Amino acid sequence: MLISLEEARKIIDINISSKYNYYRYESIYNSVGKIILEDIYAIKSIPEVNLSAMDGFAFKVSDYKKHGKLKIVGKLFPSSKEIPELKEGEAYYVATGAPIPKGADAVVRIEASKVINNELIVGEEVFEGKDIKYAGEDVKEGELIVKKGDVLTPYHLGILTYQGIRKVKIGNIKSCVIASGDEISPFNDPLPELIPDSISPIILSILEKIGKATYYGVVRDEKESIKQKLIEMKESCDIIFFIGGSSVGEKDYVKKLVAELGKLLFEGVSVNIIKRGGVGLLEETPIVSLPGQVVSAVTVFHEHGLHIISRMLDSEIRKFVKVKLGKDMYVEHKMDSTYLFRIENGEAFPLRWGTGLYSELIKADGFGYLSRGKIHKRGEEIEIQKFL
Ligand SMILES: Nc1nc2c(c(=O)[nH]1)N[C@H]1C(S)=C(S)[C@@H](COP(=O)(O)O)O[C@H]1N2
Repeated sequence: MLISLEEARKIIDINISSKYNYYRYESIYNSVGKIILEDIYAIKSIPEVNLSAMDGFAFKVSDYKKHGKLKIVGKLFPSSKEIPELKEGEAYYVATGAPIPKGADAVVRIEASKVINNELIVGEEVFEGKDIKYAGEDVKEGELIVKKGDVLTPYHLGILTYQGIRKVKIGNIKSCVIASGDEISPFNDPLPELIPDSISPIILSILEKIGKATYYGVVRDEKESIKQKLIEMKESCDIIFFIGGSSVGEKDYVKKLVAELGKLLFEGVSVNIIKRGGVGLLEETPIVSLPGQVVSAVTVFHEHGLHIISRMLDSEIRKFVKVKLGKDMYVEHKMDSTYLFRIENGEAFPLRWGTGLYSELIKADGFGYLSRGKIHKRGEEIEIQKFL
């Protein structure tokens, strides 16, 4: 029996919780590509003090206007620890990245300066603040620099290293992926005899963002073989994604077996495309039945799979955005339906509809649901779950 999406979401909320600590602290240098499970705030400002942006001379503009030339009394480099106080009539040589003397409010570049008898003559219009990088101009102490749920990128490594933050909280879920089908070969088989399993690599690579994902290969559409795999997997996996055999055909065994070996929480929802995605428990291990069609598999994975994972992690890792529909749409199907969307300038444009369109999936930013039998006008606000 298919249930409503709202009911399915409630069932997941009730049955899945963060019983265990599915997280760990890991070096930032091993965490690129992982989802960060904590908000990280700047410990110090960048820059910490006012710095020169150029090789030149630091001085006070009003002072120069008064005297017409300034005495160069010292030199400052990025390694200079002592920050001197600028006195009237004085200027300092400053290298790029050197601290600015207290009281100085501008830097003139070397190529726009003249030095005669150790006195500075400024050869261009200089205003207060010119070529100074002010303390906190880039990052302010206490500012949020990584948001819970963000994926760590190579670019975060710079700011975190600067801050002295070397460990981050990441997911530690052992997830397992298996595909079933008499027509497919494991994707990592170098000489596949059959069609390569093209869905598992997508799911595995998303799951790597929240822990370690293991591929259990392909199992034939035989009840006993699938049963043995499920028994084996529930011992070593925190969550199982079973691809294929989700529908109502003769050889679609997975949900029947979940009901036999554990508890089938729901077999599907009354929304097209994702309707065959089901969820169950094998003892405490959640199992998500993903359809064997790529768009269906990826959308079910995001809808139910990431909902379960967010509950296990006690951190919301799904990304939802509200955007305006980019064109009028009418859902002619018998049930509400899932659409892939491309987001452009804040508007969501539907892509070609279908359960298995690889070419549309690569263009999509995410997916959303539209109600059947209703004209959805351009400009209507819709919620889109973005693909991870
Ligand atoms: N008779 C029937 N066939 C069906 C469906 C259905 O609802 N009824 N669902 C389709 C959908 S939406 C999907 S995604 C695939 C799932 O295929 P699978 O069994 O390989 O997972 O089955 C398709 N075949």
